[in-house]
Amino acid sequence: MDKLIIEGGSPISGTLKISGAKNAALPILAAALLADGPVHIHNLPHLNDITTMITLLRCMGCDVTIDEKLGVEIDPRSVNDLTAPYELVKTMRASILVLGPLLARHGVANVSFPGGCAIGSRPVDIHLKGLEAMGAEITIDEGFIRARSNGRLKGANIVMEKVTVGGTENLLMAAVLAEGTTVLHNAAREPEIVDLAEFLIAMGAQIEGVGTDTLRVHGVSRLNPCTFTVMPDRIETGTFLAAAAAARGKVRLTHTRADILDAVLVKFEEAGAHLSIGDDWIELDMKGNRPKAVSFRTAPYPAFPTDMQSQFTAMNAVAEGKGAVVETIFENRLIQVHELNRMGANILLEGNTAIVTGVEKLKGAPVMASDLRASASLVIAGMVAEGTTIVDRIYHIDRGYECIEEKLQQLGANIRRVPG
Ligand SMILES: CC(=O)N[C@H]1[C@@H](OP(=O)(O)OP(=O)(O)OC[C@H]2O[C@@H](n3ccc(=O)[nH]c3=O)[C@H](O)[C@@H]2O)O[C@H](CO)[C@@H](O)[C@@H]1O
Ligand SMILES: C=C(OP(=O)(O)O)C(=O)O
Repeated sequence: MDKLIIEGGSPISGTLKISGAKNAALPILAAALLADGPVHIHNLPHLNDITTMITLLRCMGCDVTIDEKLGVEIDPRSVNDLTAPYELVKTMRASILVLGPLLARHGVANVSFPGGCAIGSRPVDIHLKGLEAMGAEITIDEGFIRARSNGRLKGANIVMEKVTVGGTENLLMAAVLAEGTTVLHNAAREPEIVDLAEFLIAMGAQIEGVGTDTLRVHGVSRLNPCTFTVMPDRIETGTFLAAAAAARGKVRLTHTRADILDAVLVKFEEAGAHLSIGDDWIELDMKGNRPKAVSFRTAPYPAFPTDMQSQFTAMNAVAEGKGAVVETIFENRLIQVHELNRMGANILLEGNTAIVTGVEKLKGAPVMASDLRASASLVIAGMVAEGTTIVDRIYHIDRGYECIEEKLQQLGANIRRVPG
């Protein structure tokens, strides 16, 4: 297993290009299953999760061609196996996103039941209830979700009892080919859902209320080929901003957007960062100052994203003062706190709250990555710690960050990957 070795304390400054968003690209790849011909998708990030989704589409029979710039052409007309096997679903929970498209387009889907993972139990009951409301018959058998529809799915009025990103995406993808109108109430409003909706609309879907918590979908009988460019990754953007803030450095991120990071940028300003913003770039400058600890609570968009919680917890660990971090989305997502404390952080865990009292210096240590964003927080901690940090199990980080060590080297970090 590869490891990352980080010598802390290097000054951080420079410019980086942000990649396409993993969490937009994954549902968009799944939605390609709905088309009646080849779709072209650009700006895919070079990530293990994207490779897994493409493998899954190929296993089902899609004809997939990848060009060297990571544009992809997917022709779903040759799909002949309506199954998402355990071997792929266990490495990437987003595989559940093929359920809605397969059912809507082929009337059948067999998707391995995604288990819990390090960040929490992550049930899919809301996805299944919504599909049942649209007329699907669903059974759980030998670890598989087996879904069938007698003819086209039927439009329905669906109230999702919790705000769920994946649930909203699955039901939206099912609704676009259903007969009649579907209304999704209490829908998630994450920018990645807007990107998915825009992709579906580019294929001919009829969706009203995009970007709001009520999506009204008028089903159509077929969706056309199209070309689409995936939005920039707001979480990768936030992660590099957090790394620069923790390191008292300066960074300019290009090919990104500030308008989808409002709640996060407000917290950087509260931490003492000087921000400059352009059409497709963000610059953060700490002017050499130590960040101030910030308090926040994770919640669905447009509030502070759970996917940025770990990175801010790492920044708080070396900040001036005390910050309270409340994680409301996933029950185990403060798991990295124990590893940060092993590096000399002063973080007290009380249920879903971490009380972080900033320390002047962390100390390098061997640490274990437990999930994607937790890994990013350990890398940030390693960059500002005294001495050497070795981050193990970095396959988690490769799920969601494109060449993270190369990008951080560009900013001056002393970080390298060693094969395990
Ligand atoms: C690939 C992708 O886009 N992943 C993102 C997506 O995950 P994902 O779509 O899995 O997360 P959800 O928004 O569905 O989960 C939100 C909450 O709802 C609960 N829930 C969800 C579905 C369900 O049927 N029943 C239920 O109880 C979950 O346990 C969790 O507590 O949104 C999360 C919340 O912003 C992000 O952290 C993930 O990065
Ligand atoms: C939790 C994440 O991803 P996933 O839902 O794919 O596990 C994430 O992107 O932070």
